[in-house]
Amino acid sequence: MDAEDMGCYGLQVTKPGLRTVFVSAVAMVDADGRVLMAERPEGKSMAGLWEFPGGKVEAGETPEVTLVRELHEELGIDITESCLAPFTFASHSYEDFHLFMPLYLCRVWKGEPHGKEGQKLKWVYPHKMVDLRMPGADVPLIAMLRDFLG
Ligand SMILES: Nc1nc2c([nH]c(=O)n2[C@H]2C[C@H](O)[C@@H](COP(=O)(O)OP(=O)(O)OP(=O)(O)O)O2)c(=O)[nH]1
Repeated sequence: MDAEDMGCYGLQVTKPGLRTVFVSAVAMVDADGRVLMAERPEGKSMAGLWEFPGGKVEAGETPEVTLVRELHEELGIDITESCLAPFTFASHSYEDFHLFMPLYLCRVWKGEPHGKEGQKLKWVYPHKMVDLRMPGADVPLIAMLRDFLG
């Protein structure tokens, strides 16, 4: 079977030379099956869009280490690497970079998440996520969360 048989019509979606940015993100799931979403603050790219907590993977970090650091810095909570279950990933071309973003699931953490950098937070049922404005990369992840969490 070739690519065309599989519904891939040779469309070039990735611009040559686009740099790939490696970001690690997490769907934190509460006891009701809701997922924690954070609003990107004013002054940042994609301000006002709702995203999964996380951030860029820095040199020398694994994506799990990035999340332990980011959740502490951004939300004031502590997680352990062993509570991060790999779930899916986004691979998406924006105008000026390509995003590669593993998404983990986490159900256990210590502390009460709060927006330490002033960002708004909300707990959202996966079937309600379509009502949120989210970055383009995140849109395909919604259906996967809905299938998995209901
Ligand atoms: N944390 C997170 N970032 C996401 C998601 N979806 C998505 O496209 N991104 C993008 C937005 C940013 O370009 C990048 C994450 O960068 P960051 O949060 O560490 O840093 P930043 O806002 O300062 O990034 P930037 O202004 O330099 O773009 O990934 C998501 O669900 N969660």
